[in-house]
Amino acid sequence: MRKGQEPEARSGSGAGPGQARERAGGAGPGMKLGRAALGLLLLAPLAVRAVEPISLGLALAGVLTGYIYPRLYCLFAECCGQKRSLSREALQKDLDSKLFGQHLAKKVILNAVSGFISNPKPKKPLTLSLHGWTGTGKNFVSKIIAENIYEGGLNSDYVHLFVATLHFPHASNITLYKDQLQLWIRGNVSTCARSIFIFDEMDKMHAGLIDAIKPFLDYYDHVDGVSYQKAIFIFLSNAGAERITDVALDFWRSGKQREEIKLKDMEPALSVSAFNNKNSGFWHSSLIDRNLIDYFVPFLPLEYKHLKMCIRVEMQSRGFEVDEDIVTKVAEEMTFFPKEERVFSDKGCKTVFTKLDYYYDD
Ligand SMILES: Nc1ncnc2c1ncn2[C@@H]1O[C@H](COP(=O)(O)OP(=O)(O)OP(=O)(O)O)[C@@H](O)[C@H]1O
Repeated sequence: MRKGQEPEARSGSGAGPGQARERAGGAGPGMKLGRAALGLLLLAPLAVRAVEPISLGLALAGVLTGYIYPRLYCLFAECCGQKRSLSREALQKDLDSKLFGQHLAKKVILNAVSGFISNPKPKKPLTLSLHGWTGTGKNFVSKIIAENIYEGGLNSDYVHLFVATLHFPHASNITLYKDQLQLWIRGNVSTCARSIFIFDEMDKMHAGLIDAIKPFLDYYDHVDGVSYQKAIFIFLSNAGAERITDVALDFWRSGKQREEIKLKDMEPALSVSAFNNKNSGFWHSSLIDRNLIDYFVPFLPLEYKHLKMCIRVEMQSRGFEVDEDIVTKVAEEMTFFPKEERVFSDKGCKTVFTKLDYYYDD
């Protein structure tokens, strides 16, 4: 779903249960070489004398369109689950070169996504819950994941982004949103089993809406004839950010490297009790109680040196030489916390780009 669009089932994608089972997991019409067609192909040389040339030509043309055309088509256009370069190495390379200061997130995401994609028969859809301070890379990493699975990334027809405050703004419309969201997910997974759904601002999402997607995340082979086991659900939120920051700050204060922080150090920050407050959309949801989230991924608050890295990348992407004077000036304009120690950027890398505009406005 594109921003600004209310959730509604895309026409043609809301297949009925019977159709849906047939379509889920298929890469598009005509992708499988039917037995009859295969037989025709093998028998064609023998039959050449018996069958008149026009019929033989038509039969061969049928085989070509049913088998070769879809494959050729997917070489040039995007198909469900068909990116050519999908690999653990490519994902690792992207994460290493683009995502700064997030050693924990990198590791979990790399293992979770590449393991899931290479599993031909997952028992449930992959569910990732990304937590952390604003501007630390949660949306950015979702984009990297999407791009590694689909050529079109976030613009792919198989990747759907929902922003709680944008798409589900009115609490009074929850029943309607619920129906639309379920229809949307069902319709899209029917069309492409390897669909990706990203829910931003999960902590602002109405509890009823979170519960509406629950059946799709569970260990069911089929729900009303549709299998959701190859889909990917990514939830983004700021829930737990304070606790994650406290852990990072403790490490900093005791003079340890941030890379020494282990996942187990973050466990208390990402526990059920951490989300069990009224500021978090998860607190009344049974997603956690029912163990439907596979990975809780912590995003650490970013430091001054990470901001500089973000600024350099932005300069290069705008086609400028990196000017270290400007990099320092922009980084120093940002605000940091805690007040006395000024360790972490309070907006992460989020606003560095607009600050850069000031230096390149002509
Ligand atoms: N860790 C990072 N490494 C590299 N670039 C980053 C990182 N974090 C943020 N950025 C840059 O800042 C931009 C904004 O970050 P992003 O939207 O991913 O933040 P977020 O964590 O999703 O924030 P919010 O919680 O406010 O939604 C990204 O598009 C990216 O360019």
